[in-house]
Amino acid sequence: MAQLTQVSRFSTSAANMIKKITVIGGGLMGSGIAQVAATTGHKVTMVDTSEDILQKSVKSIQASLARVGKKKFANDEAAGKKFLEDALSHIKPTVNIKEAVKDTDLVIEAIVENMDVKHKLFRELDQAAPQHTIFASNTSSLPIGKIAEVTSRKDRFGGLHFFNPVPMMKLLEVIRIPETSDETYKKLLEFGKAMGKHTVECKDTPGFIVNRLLVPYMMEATRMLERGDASAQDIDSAMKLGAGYPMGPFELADYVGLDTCMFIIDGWHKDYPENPLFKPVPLLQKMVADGKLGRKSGEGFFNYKKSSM
Ligand SMILES: CC(=O)CC(=O)SCCNC(=O)CCNC(=O)[C@H](O)C(C)(C)COP(=O)(O)OP(=O)(O)OC[C@H]1O[C@@H](n2cnc3c(N)ncnc32)[C@H](O)[C@@H]1OP(=O)(O)O
Ligand SMILES: NC(=O)C1=CN([C@@H]2O[C@H](COP(=O)(O)OP(=O)(O)OC[C@H]3O[C@@H](n4cnc5c(N)ncnc54)[C@H](O)[C@@H]3O)[C@@H](O)[C@H]2O)C=CC1
Repeated sequence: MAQLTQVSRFSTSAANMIKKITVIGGGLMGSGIAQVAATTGHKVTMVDTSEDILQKSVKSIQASLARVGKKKFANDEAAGKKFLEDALSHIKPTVNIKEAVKDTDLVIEAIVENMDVKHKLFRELDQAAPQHTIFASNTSSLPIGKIAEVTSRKDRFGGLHFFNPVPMMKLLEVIRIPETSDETYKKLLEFGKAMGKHTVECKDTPGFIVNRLLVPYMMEATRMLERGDASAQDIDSAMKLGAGYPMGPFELADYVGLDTCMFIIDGWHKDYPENPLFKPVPLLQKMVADGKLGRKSGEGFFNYKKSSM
């Protein structure tokens, strides 16, 4: 609270605001972040490891923009088309990281939830990006302070944790580490507001606010299924109709990605082996080993393959 009050006394001039951003990772989250940044007046470069993946990212952004545009311009097809084309024209997909960050104000990392892979990327980014560039991670569960360790700009480092699907979910958790400067933190908060998000502040603790509550809940549901207490369909119906959740725990886990859920819980268990809430879940591990990753692979707790829909 005291930190926020102090930060709000600084003002960021228009010239100093974040305008050019680079999103690393064009998957579920990176493509959503790139999309929303583009529709809120930012110039976006989106980086992934291959042209094929980038093509898929752009396709998913197009589909999502079409849904948003249809709603926003319900009675004006031409305006909806212009909205889509304008947004896409603000997103430059590339596989060239060095080129992507050469004059960027902010890098948002949204690659796989693995510390070694994130460290390798941030070492490279630290060499390639200009001095003024702020770095942020969209990690679901890893300590921001630990990710920042490999860079020489901890004062220009923070966490920006978005929620899936990014165009629909209003929340943004903004995390600072002890070294994050007031100026950086202020810019991150202002960027979140410019993206149209409701920002909340949280310490750099496992899962921040939402995932610290949500992930143990999804894991407990999986343990319930493992014990055979109820079916996945009935557990989902119960939580939707009995607790008012928009999705049940299994529909949600499939939506997030079962690999991501497993990386989160297994990682926390490694760091906090005594905490019973973080115990690994064998059923989840088996499903991931079998390639059942949820919606993105066509099958998870439920089946999303076209023939079965
Ligand atoms: C793991 C982490 O680190 C953190 C996380 O992200 S945890 C996950 C957090 N996310 C959640 O909890 C999501 C919970 N689910 C929901 O809120 C809702 O089910 C949902 C918004 C995703 C979809 O809503 P729904 O009513 O179930 O489905 P649906 O009717 O298809 O969509 C509702 C609206 O959202 C829009 N929408 C849904 N997904 C969209 C997308 N990706 N892009 C654009 N629009 C989208 C639809 O077009 C639809 O618009 P209309 O109301 O105008 O028709
Ligand atoms: N899935 C979810 O609901 C949420 C995930 N997150 C976090 O966001 C991050 C990304 O998650 P998702 O988008 O779900 O994963 P994803 O698997 O859909 O996408 C990751 C993308 O990163 C790319 N990638 C991997 N290494 C790369 C590198 N070195 N350079 C460039 N691109 C690289 C991959 O090719 C892939 O396209 C993770 O840290 C995750 O924990 C945060 C909020 C919600």
